[in-house]
Amino acid sequence: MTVARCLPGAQARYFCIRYLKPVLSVRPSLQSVRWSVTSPKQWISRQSRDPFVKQRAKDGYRSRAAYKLEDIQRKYALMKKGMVVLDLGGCPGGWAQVAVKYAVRSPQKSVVPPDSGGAQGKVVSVDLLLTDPIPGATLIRGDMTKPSILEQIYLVISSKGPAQALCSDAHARKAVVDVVLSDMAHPFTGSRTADVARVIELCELALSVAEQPGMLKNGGAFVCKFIQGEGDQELRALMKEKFNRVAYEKPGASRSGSAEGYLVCLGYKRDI
Ligand SMILES: C[S@@+](CC[C@H](N)C(=O)[O-])C[C@H]1O[C@@H](n2cnc3c(N)ncnc32)[C@H](O)[C@@H]1O
Repeated sequence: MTVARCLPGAQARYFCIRYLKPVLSVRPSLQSVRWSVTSPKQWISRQSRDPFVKQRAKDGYRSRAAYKLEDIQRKYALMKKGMVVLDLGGCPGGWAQVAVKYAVRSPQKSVVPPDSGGAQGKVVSVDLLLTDPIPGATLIRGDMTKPSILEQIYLVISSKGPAQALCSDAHARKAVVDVVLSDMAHPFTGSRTADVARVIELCELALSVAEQPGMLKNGGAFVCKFIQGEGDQELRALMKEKFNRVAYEKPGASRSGSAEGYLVCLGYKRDI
């Protein structure tokens, strides 16, 4: 706890979730601890040497994870002004900040081009944890496995009034989301097999959210974080059925020692 107290708000919360929760709830085997990386002391030392952590402070991003999405955005230009972006597992908010930067028009400069449909752009970010407010984003605290959270998302993204959005037949909903992002992950348990399986489950959850009526548009894009291991090829095959193009990315900010990777999926085939 002493270490956590020395850290600024969001980092302290992350530290507690990353280290204390798994320690309190699961006893990993020694072999698996080696995979689950660092001790708290090593973590602090690694953070202080990490160029992305330093850059993050300058850029005002909540997490170094923001640079992973920046990297993906640079390569694929997924987000454009006026788009609707759904960010799953958004706390402490780095990805949501990047999404706002690329998708939401700032109110001051709001001379909206005539071919854009007049859209301002929307970012909706959902997490189990409470995220501090992010200008330009709507934050929802909740569990993505709960249908009530889907309804809350739909209320925000629907351009209709809340009453209409709630009353309308869910199956008749027009898909409005341009990009679904999932960086969802649980605190590591220390068992690689279990952690790989849990993250893949979260990717499948994110895909099922994207596939709901009213969510990802035909032709839309989807990004999810996974951990390499048993089941990742099946996940990739599933994405290939649903999207025209699926690419594996290991962004520069993703630590080389970490087995995490991202699937960038383009051209959602909703109508097939
Ligand atoms: C690696 S963090 C996300 C970091 C974030 N992308 C950023 O840039 O700041 C993973 C997040 O996924 C969230 N998460 C895991 N399972 C979830 C679920 N079922 N519903 C909503 N959020 C979930 C966790 O609470 C955690 O905050």
